[in-house]
Amino acid sequence: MKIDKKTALYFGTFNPIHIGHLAIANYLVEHSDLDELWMVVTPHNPLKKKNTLLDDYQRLHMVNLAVDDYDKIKASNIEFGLPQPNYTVNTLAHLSEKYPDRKFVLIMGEDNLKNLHKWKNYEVLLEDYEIIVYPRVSTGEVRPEFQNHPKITKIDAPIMEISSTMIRKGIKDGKDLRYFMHQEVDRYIDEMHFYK
Ligand SMILES: Nc1ncnc2c1ncn2[C@@H]1O[C@H](COP(=O)(O)OP(=O)(O)OP(=O)(O)O)[C@@H](O)[C@H]1O
Ligand SMILES: O=C(O)c1ccc[n+]([C@@H]2O[C@H](COP(=O)([O-])O)[C@@H](O)[C@H]2O)c1
Repeated sequence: MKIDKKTALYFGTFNPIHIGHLAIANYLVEHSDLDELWMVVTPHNPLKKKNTLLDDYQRLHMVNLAVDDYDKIKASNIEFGLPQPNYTVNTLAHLSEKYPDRKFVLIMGEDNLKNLHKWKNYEVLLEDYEIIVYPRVSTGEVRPEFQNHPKITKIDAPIMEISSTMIRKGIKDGKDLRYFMHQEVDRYIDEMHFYK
């Protein structure tokens, strides 16, 4: 079978999705040979506690609101039906089986690359998949084994230091942070009284 659709997977908790995520996704699809980019909403990151998390479907809905009018970027709920916590290596195996006509590549910020040695079967993941890494301000070092790795490509992309944590805290403190999110996402959060 001909594999013709290069599809980047941008995994995240997206609690909520913000313009930092969107700018990276936008930059990548416009500055590479990617056919599509999927924003994969993760129910439960194995390295994070689940207690402060908004419902999976609400996070997915907000990603959908944000990318609705941009053809090349899509929201994915593929991890909703998989065992939790969600190990990326398992999700990738599932996706490759389900979509044999696509070539999947992984996108991650440099902060995640610094922790990649803690991920389940990361060696297997690196054998089978390419990772595109974009710069992010963070503490710690990239391990020597991941520097100049043939499967890891670093790309230049603008750095916007915004986090979902900062948005959740700001909303709780009664701040108006409308320009940090897609307009529809900001409206929905307001309407639903999320993060108050
Ligand atoms: N401002 C940003 N610029 C680029 N990448 C980002 C930005 N914020 C988050 N990311 C990346 O997007 C992916 C999903 O991030 P996540 O949903 O955890 O957002 P977050 O803002 O870091 O959330 P939180 O503050 O709740 O930990 C991760 O790979 C993360 O490194
Ligand atoms: O597979 C793992 O062991 C693993 C360990 C830590 C994080 N991840 C994934 O990395 C993605 C980014 O998570 P987050 O919370 O930073 O948005 C999310 O999909 C997690 O499930 C995956």
